[in-house]
Amino acid sequence: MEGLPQKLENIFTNSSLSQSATSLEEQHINVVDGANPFLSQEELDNIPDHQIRHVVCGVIFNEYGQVLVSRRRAGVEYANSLEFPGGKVEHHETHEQALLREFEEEVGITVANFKPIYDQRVNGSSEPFHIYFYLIKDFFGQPYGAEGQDVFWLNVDEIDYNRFPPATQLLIQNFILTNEYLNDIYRR
Ligand SMILES: Nc1nc2c([nH]c(=O)n2[C@@H]2O[C@H](COP(=O)(O)OP(=O)(O)OP(=O)(O)O)[C@@H](O)[C@H]2O)c(=O)[nH]1
Ligand SMILES: [Mg+2]
Repeated sequence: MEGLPQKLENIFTNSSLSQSATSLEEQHINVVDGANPFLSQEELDNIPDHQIRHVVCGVIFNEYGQVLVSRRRAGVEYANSLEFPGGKVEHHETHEQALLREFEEEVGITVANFKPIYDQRVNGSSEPFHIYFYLIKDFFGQPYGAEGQDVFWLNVDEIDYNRFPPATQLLIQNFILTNEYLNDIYRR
C-alpha cells in the first residue's frame, strides 16, 4: 500500500477492492509521465495544494450505462490515447467551474451535479499536477468533438484501460470496472 494516495489506501483497507491493490501498486510506478524532473511520491505529496496545478476530469454515463470518452489529439501529451474530458483548472476557478468550462469547450455539453471519485498527484512531463476525477450526474446536450477530436460512448465492458494515461488507468481499474463503488457515489 505504500506510495498510494491516502484516500485510495483508505478505500482499499477492509474492502473487496483490496485484491487489486498489488497490481495497482505496480501500476503506480508507471504513473510517471516521462517526468521532468522526476519527483518521488513523498515530494509530490509535499507540494502545497496551491502550488500544484489542478486538473479536473469528468466521468459521465448515459442511459445505457455507457461512459463518455474522448481521444487526445496528435501533438499533445499522451497524444491519441483515450481520456475522460477535462483539463487544467485556471487560477480564478473552482473545480466545478473548470469542469463546466472544459465540458462546454471540449464536448459541447453543460454538466451539473458532481461527485468526487478519486484523485492523485502525477509527475507530468512538463510539471507535476494533481488530477481529480468527478462523477457527473447530469448533463444537457449531445456530446461531440468540439475541438475536432473523436468523442464516443463506450460500454464499460469494452473499456481497454491500457489506452488511457496511467492515472486514468487506476481510476478505471478500481472505480469503473468495479462499479459497486460508483453506484454508492451515485446514491449520495
Ligand atoms: N482530460 C484528461 N486529462 C488527463 C486524464 N488523465 C491524465 O493523466 N490527464 C492529464 O491531465 C493533464 C491536463 O489535461 P488536458 O491536457 O486535458 O488539459 P487542458 O484540456 O486544459 O488542455 P490545454 O492545456 O491544451 O488547454 C494532461 O497532462 C493529461 O495528460 C484524463 O483522463 N483526462
Ligand atoms: Mg483537456
